Amino acid sequence: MKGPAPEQHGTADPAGLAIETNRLVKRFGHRSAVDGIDLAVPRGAVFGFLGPNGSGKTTTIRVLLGLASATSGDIRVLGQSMPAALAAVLPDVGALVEGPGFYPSLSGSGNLMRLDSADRHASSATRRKRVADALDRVGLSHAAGKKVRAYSLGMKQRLGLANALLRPRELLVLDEPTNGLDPQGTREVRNLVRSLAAGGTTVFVSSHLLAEVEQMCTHVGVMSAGRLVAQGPLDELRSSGQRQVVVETPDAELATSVLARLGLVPAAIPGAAGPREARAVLDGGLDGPAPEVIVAALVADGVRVRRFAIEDSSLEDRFVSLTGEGFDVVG
Ligand SMILES: Nc1ncnc2c1ncn2[C@@H]1O[C@H](COP(=O)(O)OP(=O)(O)OP(=O)(O)O)[C@@H](O)[C@H]1O
Repeated sequence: MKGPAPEQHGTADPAGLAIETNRLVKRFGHRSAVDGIDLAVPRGAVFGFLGPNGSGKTTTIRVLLGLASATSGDIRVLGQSMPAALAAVLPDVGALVEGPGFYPSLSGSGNLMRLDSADRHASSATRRKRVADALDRVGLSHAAGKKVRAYSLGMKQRLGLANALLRPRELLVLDEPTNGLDPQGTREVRNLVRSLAAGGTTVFVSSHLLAEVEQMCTHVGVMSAGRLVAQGPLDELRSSGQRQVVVETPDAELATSVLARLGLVPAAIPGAAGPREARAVLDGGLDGPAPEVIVAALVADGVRVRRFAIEDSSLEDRFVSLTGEGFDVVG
């Protein structure tokens, strides 16, 4: 059975898409890990692929990169049909997925030299410089000669990023790149993503952290149980939420019934309403009753109003309503 169509924000120009899927499905046995998704990632975007653990992000990424085959559906990466054009497209795509297999007994630099030499498009004359530059970009120059065995998880994650950056790329695909990083490392990855995007690289980055996506991305796609439930520019998703009437009062129950009489639906947003707060959704914003009408009705019925506000629902509220799940807001 098909679910409701995902919310689509903004207009997508197929010619300007770095990644495009059409009804992409990946099944494991009878279970659909990816259930008919239509991704549209504009060129030049930093696209946050957001969803709770197990929602199908890694599986989608593996299929996009040809690491797993799709059950059905079409994929285009950098304008070319996949997996048919895999060999032509992959040199332009840098990827960080479940860390490449590093040799623990080789240094960070030694590992990158080895990985670079496996790339037949990479000139050996400039290899040493390429490796040094990539290590520098991820802040690992100081540990270039250290054996990977002695690297922390965060350092290995950065080495994976350095590997993705060995060549200039049109598209970077990063699966949870800040996993295992401390706050400083997380900030560095964020800055790196921003600087790569400023240089014209499209970045497709998965995360289960809403705050991370908010800080680093221009666009977002929200996964929930294998479905893409919303996608578009972050700003548009942010402004598409409903507005809410917030009344702080010792008479919350009475206030709620007055609001309901005015046609405002009591908001059931987890954790949002305290015992002294009545919240109701002001659907559509402009079509609802005017604020002065609401306040007058509350006061006329004897509600002691201590604070009255009309607030935009937060992006977090928005995602909770889309996925039915909470998100980790911080790491
Ligand atoms: N090789 C596999 N065989 C069977 N089921 C799988 C396989 N890989 C993934 N799945 C299942 O597919 C679903 C989606 O998993 P996936 O790893 O893509 O989610 P995710 O959003 O990336 O979550 P996480 O951040 O935890 O990796 C999960 O239920 C998972 O158990």
